[in-house]
Order: sequence, then structure tokens, then C-alpha cells
Amino acid sequence: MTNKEKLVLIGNGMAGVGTIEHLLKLAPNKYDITIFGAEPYPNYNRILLSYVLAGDSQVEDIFLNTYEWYEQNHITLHAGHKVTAVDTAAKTVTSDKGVTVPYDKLILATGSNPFMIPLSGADKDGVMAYRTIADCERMIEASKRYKKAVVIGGGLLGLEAARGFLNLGMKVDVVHIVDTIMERQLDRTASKMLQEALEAQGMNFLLEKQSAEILGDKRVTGLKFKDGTKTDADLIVMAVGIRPNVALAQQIGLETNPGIVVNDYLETSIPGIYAVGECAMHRGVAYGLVAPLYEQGAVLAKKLAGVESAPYEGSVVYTKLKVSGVDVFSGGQFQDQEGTKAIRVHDEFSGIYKKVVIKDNKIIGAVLFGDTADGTRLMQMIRSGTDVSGMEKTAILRDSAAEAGAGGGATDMSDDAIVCGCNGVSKGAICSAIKEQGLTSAEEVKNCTGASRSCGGCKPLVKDLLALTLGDAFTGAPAKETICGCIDLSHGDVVAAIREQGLTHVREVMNVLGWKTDEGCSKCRPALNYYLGMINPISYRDDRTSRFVNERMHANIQKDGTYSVVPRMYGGVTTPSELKKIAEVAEKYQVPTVKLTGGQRIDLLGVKKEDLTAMWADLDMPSGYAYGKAIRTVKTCVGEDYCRFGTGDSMGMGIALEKRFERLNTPAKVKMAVSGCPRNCAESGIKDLGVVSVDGGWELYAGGNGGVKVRAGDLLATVKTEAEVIEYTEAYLQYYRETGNYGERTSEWVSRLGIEHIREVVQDEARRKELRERIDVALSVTKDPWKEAIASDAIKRDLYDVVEAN
Ligand SMILES: Cc1cc2nc3c(=O)[nH]c(=O)nc-3n(C[C@H](O)[C@H](O)[C@H](O)COP(=O)(O)OP(=O)(O)OC[C@H]3O[C@@H](n4cnc5c(N)ncnc54)[C@H](O)[C@@H]3O)c2cc1C
Ligand SMILES: NC(=O)c1ccc[n+]([C@@H]2O[C@H](COP(=O)([O-])OP(=O)(O)OC[C@H]3O[C@@H](n4cnc5c(N)ncnc54)[C@H](O)[C@@H]3O)[C@@H](O)[C@H]2O)c1
Ligand code: SF4
Ligand code: FES
Repeated sequence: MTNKEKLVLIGNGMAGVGTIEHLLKLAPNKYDITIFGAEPYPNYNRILLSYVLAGDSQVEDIFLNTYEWYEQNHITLHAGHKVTAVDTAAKTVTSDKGVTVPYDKLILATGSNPFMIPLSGADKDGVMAYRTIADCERMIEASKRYKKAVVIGGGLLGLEAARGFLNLGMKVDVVHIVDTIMERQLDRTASKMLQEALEAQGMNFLLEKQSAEILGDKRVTGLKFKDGTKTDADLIVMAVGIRPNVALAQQIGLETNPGIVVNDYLETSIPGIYAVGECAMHRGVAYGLVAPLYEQGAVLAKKLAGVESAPYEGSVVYTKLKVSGVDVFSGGQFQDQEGTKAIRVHDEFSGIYKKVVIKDNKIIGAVLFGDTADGTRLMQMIRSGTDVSGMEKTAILRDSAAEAGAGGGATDMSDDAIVCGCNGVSKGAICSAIKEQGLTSAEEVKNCTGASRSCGGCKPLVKDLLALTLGDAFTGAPAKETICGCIDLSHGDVVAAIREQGLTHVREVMNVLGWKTDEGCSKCRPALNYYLGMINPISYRDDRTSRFVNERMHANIQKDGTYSVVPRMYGGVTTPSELKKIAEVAEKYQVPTVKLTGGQRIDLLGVKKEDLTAMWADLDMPSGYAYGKAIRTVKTCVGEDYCRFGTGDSMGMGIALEKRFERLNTPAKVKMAVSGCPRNCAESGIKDLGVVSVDGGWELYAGGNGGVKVRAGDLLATVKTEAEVIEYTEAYLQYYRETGNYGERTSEWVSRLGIEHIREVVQDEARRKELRERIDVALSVTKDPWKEAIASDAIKRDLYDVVEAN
């Protein structure tokens, strides 16, 4: 135990962790910090859920802090723990999993709850909110089975959800209570322009509709309105606003109205207890956007660090809708009122509308549609109360295109002005990074400072700052895509450097290639570990600390902190004795859920960490690698042995493939399938490698994907024998291993390199031979990780908390 003061944070979201990050910069050693988060993840960027839903990002991409970050900063994280009690006399907090921790200072950052309209039928399956990773995953899952979504609420969240559903291939109705969508952010003209643009994308709007009842038996089938009309629905998402989450605060006896009442230093009604973020009510306002939450966090961090700071006096907010193909910006007080005058530009030919509201010679609000480049500059003028009485009206609404490259609106901003509200990045921070790190593109600024990584609304201003700082040297051309912000090199550059310079371990790569960070990050560390293992399969020792938690544990961590165990079942074929063994193990370890997976095997869900190794020993089956960037499954149909259409032994072929390639690490997960005829019952067309028996041989399909972005595989080769199927698969997989970027699925890789090129490589006999020789070496050194763990007391103790009985 140390003598440091104990700081406990309840709520592992953007506001709370943002405060801690700020505090660590100011006073890294002042507190022993413990964080409780009800969601079973490290802190993530909730804003980016809309991109995950739309299929533009993966869940792993939106984590803001990895588990390693908590460890490195000596923060105890209880993820998946909801705090259910706070004893203000004893100064302790207790979680629903029974963990009690003392505090000297306590921060509540419990966020908001989505408002659910209490409609009759709202408890039916398929009725949900949209707030968390779990919600997002449920929506993606539902889109695979259902066709029609209804979103209630035509605000920011509802429209982003609706766009996501369109991307997922669903039809979508947006039900809105008044006759203009986003009425809290847009005036009538902009709202109607937005509606038209979204209708053109495929959204259907049901305006001035009051929902009355959700129809269906167990699962929703439709929505009925007060006017008696109905619409069909397989899924209903309510996006009708949020309410501060104050359940715990009320239990403690903190003053709430309706959020937790805080003063200008984020202090609540009980000394030593603070509130920050959406749960806090400051001067009568509870915010629902991140920029004000970061501003609050900065003030609270200074308070906790003992650094003098100006009080938090409230924020002027702005929003940008994150729907591709439409540019909408709204900030400040944008409605016409008594005493206000507005400048309006409406170009119906180009679909551009701009309105700036002025009161007492100061800009107080703006709405922009079609061209939002002026947004951040106007916000800066609103915040600083710039007197515009002497300014030409045209100078207030500049033609952003004419300004590109000239430093635009950035020139008149002060250094501490916030450019990226979503991530709290100032002009000064961006300009120093550009100068000190030699950045030349908006992409590099994003990677290095975080500016523009969320809603993207500040990107034009970031470009202005590049132009201002670099002058003529700024071309605006997109820079190459770097691995992450820690290094200015692409995946290809790093792989080439490892090969050319004979680098052999992670730290050496970082030192030699000039990493900007000491420890790297969750993007580059696992990538380096993969590349080093791929290039030096014999000599490289896997760096476990560079792996994501699932790969480190060789089991998938679940939302409640338990794990799932999936043993390998070659080709999806099993035996009665294997099934009996699995059943016995499931009973012995009281596995709560036993589930068949899409990859034709059995998932034992809800296993305790301490039971994992003993369970693997009892199962005595190989790991199915259901957690890894590796060969996952080979799905098969029954094929010629039993099916009257079958022309090939699909089960035998699948088993042979799985036995040959199991345990092979790849840039991203690889799923395979073998079908006994072109009817394709094993879905070979949407696998990373799909094999189909045809008259006289086999067809191999490459780069298919059945996930969010469905892609049909391209024909890679037609071969005659089963031995050739293995041979071509060896060459294909090794080429993918050598040229795929870490994290890149074969569907993206095939699209990037082009199937013609890959076909050429794989069909060239000499190259095929070389690739096969290299994969042979890689496969010769793989070991079953479960067996390794069972055999090592140290691994059992350190990774799985197994206490050895003496
Ligand atoms: C899909 C979506 C898109 C969005 N897009 C934007 C955008 O583009 N721009 C923007 O500015 N804002 C956007 N927002 C809003 C923004 O995400 C929120 O304002 C912000 O995340 C709120 O942060 P917070 O930390 O206050 O609350 P939260 O993010 O809700 O975090 C609170 C955390 O506390 C946990 N918690 C609650 N009670 C307990 C307890 N008793 N014990 C332990 N843990 C507890 C919760 O599980 C939660 O994880 C979006 C929101 C959504 C849902
Ligand atoms: N791009 C962004 O900035 C962004 C994106 C998503 C979410 N968010 C934030 O997340 C929070 C939640 O977003 P939200 O859109 O749910 O909240 P919101 O309060 O901004 O909008 C809710 C909308 O639902 C409508 N509504 C209310 N009751 C209704 C009913 N019975 N039937 C039909 N429509 C009804 C309202 O008129 C309103 O337009 C907000 O704080 C929002 O700012 C921001
Ligand atoms: S793919 Fe052809 S062989 Fe296999 S089960 Fe279907 S119909 Fe039968
Ligand atoms: S303002 Fe949203 S990403 Fe910068």
C-alpha cells in the first residue's frame, strides 16, 4: 500500500477517463486510481459507434485506451463492474461483483441512459436503444436475419442509426414526432434539405407521427401510431433523447435536478465527491456531446491536481451529423428570435445553405448545409464574442473553396483555442505537432494529436492549420497511410525495414525505426509482433504483451468477464465420444451456455478464468483459435459420401485443410469452407478461402466475406486434385501472410492487390514453390497454446490465476 490519496472513478466512459488522462499529465503520482466501468471494455469512443454500425470501423478500432494503458499508468480497472453502493461515512464504493474499494476522492461519471418511450409492447424482442457496443453488435447481428428496421426519433442519433441500417442492407423508416427532422439543431430550410438528401440515400420518413403501440407476439412485427396507421418492423430502435444517469447519485443523497448538480469546479453537494460528463448538471445544463465534457474534465483535473484554474462557465456547443454524403453543421443559438438578425446564403443549384445569426453585433449561432468548412471558424467567433460590426457580411461567410490552402479561418484563432472539440485538441497543440513531428497531412495530424478522429467536423480547420504552418510546403495531397500515430511509416515500410535491417524484436524495431512513443500503442505493438513472427518464424519468440487480451489468454473474454472455450472440430465433424467428453466437461465446470457456432463447432460460454486450463486438460482437444488472427474454421457440407448432388469429398477435404493450416497466424482471421458441389451449402463463396467441388476437380475462391461488408470471393484457380487444393491454398495463404497489412481481412487485401495479381503469383509454379517452402517452415514450429499453458505452472499462475494445491 502506498500513502497516496485514493481516487475512485465510477464510469469508464469518455468524460471520466478524459479527466483521468488530463490529471495524469498534471500530477502523475498524486493518486492511487481505481476505475469502475459497468461495460466490459476499456474506455472507448462512443461517438465512433456510428462508424462501426455503418461498417467503416471495427469495435477494436474505437478503443481509446487499451487494458495495457491502465496497467502502465498503475490504474486498477474493474471493467464489467457496476457500482451499486457508496458508503459516504466509511468512504467506500462496492460493485455488483462484491469488490469494495476505499476512496479519499470520488468522481461520478455515470453518463446517461437512453430514454425509452413507455409504449405498450416495448418489452418485446427486437425493441432496443442505441448507446453501447453491445447495442451496436445486437443491431449488426439483427441485420443478418431481419430486413426492416424502424428508428423512432429523427435526431442526430436516430439518423446515424438509420444510415447504419441502410449500410447493413436493411430497409429503414425514421419516425419523427414533428414535421422537421433534427429540429433541435436545424432551421426549417436546412432540415428539409437534409430530409431530401437522406431520402435520396434510401431513408423513408414518417413525420408528425406519435407512436402508440408496438405490435407483435414475442418479437416485434410493427409499430402503430396514434392516428391509427401502422408500419412493419423487425427491429425498433428508440433514439428519442437521453436522461442523466443519476440512480447512484440519488442513492448517495447527492443533490440532483435532474442531473447531478455541480458548481463551477464540478463539486457536488457532498465535499470530496465530483461529477463530470453527461450525468452532471451545471448551471442548469446537462450536456449530451463530448466537447463540453472534455472542457469540464480539464477543469476537474486541475482541481484534483491542485493546479489553479479558471472556473468552468459552461460551453457553447455545436454538432455535425456523421452521415456520409451529407454535410450538416449546427452551432450556438441558430433560431431567429427577437433582437437577432441573420445572414443567409441559399444556393439551390449547389445544394448549399448557410445561415449566421447575429445579435448585438456578435455571432451567436450558425447552421450550415452542403458546405460546412466554415463551421469551426464560426464557432470560434461565437465563443470569443468577436465584434462583427465592421466586417463585410461576405467576410463572415467566406467561400471556403476560395480559401483552401491560405490558412483560412485558422489565422485569427488564439493558440489555446480548441480546434477539435470532440477530442479537446487546441490550435497550439496541432501547430507544435506539425512543426516538431514534421507532419504534412491531416491524416498524420489525426494520428499524432487525435484531432479529427471522431466526427471529422474539424478537418477543414486542421487543413487550414497545416497550410498556415507549412506555407507553400503544404500540398493537401493525402499522405501514405501509416501504421498508427507512433510512426510515420506504412505497414509495407515497416515490413521492408525489418527484412532489410534484420530486426528481430519489437523494442529493436521501435528503437531503430524511431518510434515516437516509448511503449507503442494497441495498433502498432500487435502488428510488429505479427510481422516479426511472420518474417522470422524459427527464431522469433512471441511477445505476449503485444497481443490483445483474447490472444494472450487463448480464449475470448465475454462481457461479464468470463471466457468462452471453443475446441477445434476438424471440418465440423465430430464423434459420439468427443461429444460425450464435451458434455461431461460442460457439466463438471458448470458451463452456463453451450452453443453451436456458425463455424460448425461447439462454444462453451461463461467459463471462469481460473477454470480455463483445467478444462482444456480435461477436454484434451486442440484450441480452435476462435479468438485469434489465425486460421479459424473450415466449414464443410456432407458432400459425396451422403449427398446425392455431391461430386467431391467435402468433409475429407475440409478436415485435410484444417489439419494442415491450424495454428497458423495470419494478418486477420481466416475462415474457410468446402462444398461438395456448386450448390454451395457450406457458403464457400463468402469465405476467405472457399473450395467448391466441380466436375473434374475443385474451384478455389479468394477474398470472400460474410460480415458487415459482404463480398463474394473471386475465382483464384481451378485444380484437379485434392493435393493441388492444399498446394494452392499454401501459396495463397503465405502470400497473404507476407503482403497483408496486419488487421486487413483477405476481402480487403484482394481488393487492394487485385485478384489478377494474386492469381498470377499463385499460378506461377516457381513462386508457388517458394511460398510453399516458407509456409512449411512457419507451420513446422506452431504449438498448441492450450497444451503449452497446461504444461506450465508459471503460465497457469501468472495468466490464469491458478492457485496450485500443495
Ligand atoms: C452512437 C452515438 C454517437 C454519438 N456521436 C456523437 C458525436 O458525433 N459528437 C458528440 O459530441 N457526441 C456524440 N455522442 C454523444 C457522446 O458519445 C456522449 O456525450 C459521451 O460519450 C458521454 O460521455 P460520458 O462519459 O459522460 O458518459 P458515457 O459515455 O455514457 O459513460 C458512462 C459510463 O459509465 C458507466 N456507468 C454508469 N453507471 C455506472 C455504475 N454505477 N458503475 C460503473 N459504471 C457505470 C456506463 O456503463 C458507461 O460506460 C454520441 C453518442 C452515441 C450513442
Ligand atoms: N453527431 C452527433 O453529434 C451525435 C450523434 C449521435 C448522438 N449524439 C448525442 O447523443 C444523444 C442522444 O441523441 P438523440 O438523437 O437520441 O437525442 P436528441 O434529444 O438530440 O434527439 C431526439 C429526437 O427525437 C425526437 N423525438 C422525441 N420524442 C419522440 C417520439 N415520441 N417520436 C418520434 N420522435 C421523437 C425529438 O423531436 C428529437 O428530435 C444526444 O445528446 C446527441 O447530441 C450526437
Ligand atoms: S453443396 Fe452440394 S454436395 Fe454439399 S450438401 Fe450441398 S448439395 Fe450436397
Ligand atoms: S471536432 Fe469532431 S473530430 Fe474534431
